[in-house]
Amino acid sequence: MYEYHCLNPIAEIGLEQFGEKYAATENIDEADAVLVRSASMHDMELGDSLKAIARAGAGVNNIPLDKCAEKGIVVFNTPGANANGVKELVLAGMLLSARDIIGGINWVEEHEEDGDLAKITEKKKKAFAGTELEGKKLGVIGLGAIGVLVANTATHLGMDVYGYDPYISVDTAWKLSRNIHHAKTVDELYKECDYITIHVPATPDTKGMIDKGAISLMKKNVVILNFARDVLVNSEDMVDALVSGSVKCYVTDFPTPEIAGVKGAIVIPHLGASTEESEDNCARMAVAEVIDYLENGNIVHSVNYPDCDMGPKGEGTRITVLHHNIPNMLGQFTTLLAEENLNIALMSNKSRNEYAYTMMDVDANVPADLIEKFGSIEGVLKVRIIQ
Ligand SMILES: NC(=O)C1=CN([C@@H]2O[C@H](COP(=O)(O)OP(=O)(O)OC[C@H]3O[C@@H](n4cnc5c(N)ncnc54)[C@H](O)[C@@H]3O)[C@@H](O)[C@H]2O)C=CC1
Ligand SMILES: O=C(O)C(=O)COP(=O)(O)O
Repeated sequence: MYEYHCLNPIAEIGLEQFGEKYAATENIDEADAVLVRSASMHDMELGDSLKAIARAGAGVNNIPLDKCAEKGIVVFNTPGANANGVKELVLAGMLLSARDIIGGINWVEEHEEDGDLAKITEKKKKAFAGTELEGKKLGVIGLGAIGVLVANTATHLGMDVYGYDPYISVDTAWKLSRNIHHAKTVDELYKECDYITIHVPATPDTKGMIDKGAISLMKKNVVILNFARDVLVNSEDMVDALVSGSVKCYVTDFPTPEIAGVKGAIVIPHLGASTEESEDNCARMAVAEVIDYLENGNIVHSVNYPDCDMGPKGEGTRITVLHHNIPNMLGQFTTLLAEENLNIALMSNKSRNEYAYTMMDVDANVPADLIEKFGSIEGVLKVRIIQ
């Protein structure tokens, strides 16, 4: 029996995939797996029974990835599963910034009792007039699952789209419309575009990337959209830019006390992935990843360990070892199995930066003390025997 704990509500359609071998627990210390959305795990104690954390979503800046790797806890996310939900809200954000739809709706609400509403509307409406998206230049920073959808869709609205992503994956590059201009530097995109939207992860490299220096290169009256993370934008510099009018509008999915209520800021309460479809997609993918890891030892879509997939576990025993990526680990593993007279039927070893993962199928039952013997090898972080 495996136990899982949900730190945020996870869509039922995903949880239903856990069959009879699984039970939900309220006690995170007992859990084999944790499912999470945006709850911060940085200050949490992580119990010894915890083997996997699945982020039902994309961003993993709420999870201490290195601490987890060091404790032999594999962290997964669900790439692309909520990308369409975010793309649609980005489009809404662009439209809200182009026309004063919010101001107009608020005005109607304030005058709902006025018997002359229809008549005064026609006098007042010029106060809420705007511009169109067609023909405007859009810059997309980060062409991953979300960025590529935003960029391609914007071309269908008649926008002239510039994309910047020095680390673009081959898969994503194949999906990108040929109509998108390749910005070779981010400065080029800053100088050209009327709308700029950011779709990069929050990392030490991207933190504060939109600051007064970046804004000074942009066109006056630029619209900036941030559906990625608050920390990517220096809020003090953004408030100054909105007050001075150098940025016309800042649309963000991340409310903070600094930005909420500032004129020109459209602040949404982190709704990018909050659609039925995205929540279902993320939950299904996250639970499938956890099941495959717990039952077969396969790692697919990890963000702190290498992916490694030997397919479903067969009749024999599968031994899995999370370890440091250092010399002579495989030599020690195979020697240990040879000493136990165990024959390796199938084996895979993958590494990612400082960490590595080895899976070995042996066609026999293994002695009870094998876990301790593997565990005593220096550099080994977690061993599992899946019978
Ligand atoms: N508002 C919301 O509800 C949601 C927000 N997000 C945020 O959006 C981010 C992006 O999500 P996805 O597109 O699904 O992730 P992704 O991993 O598919 O794409 C990220 C892209 O950013 C690129 N990149 C990394 N550093 C860069 C840099 N310095 N300059 C330019 N490009 C860079 C990568 O090469 C990659 O192509 C997530 O990390 C998360 O923080 C994601 C989903 C929902
Ligand atoms: O997937 C992401 O990175 C998101 O920001 C979505 O967060 P949420 O699952 O809506 O709390």
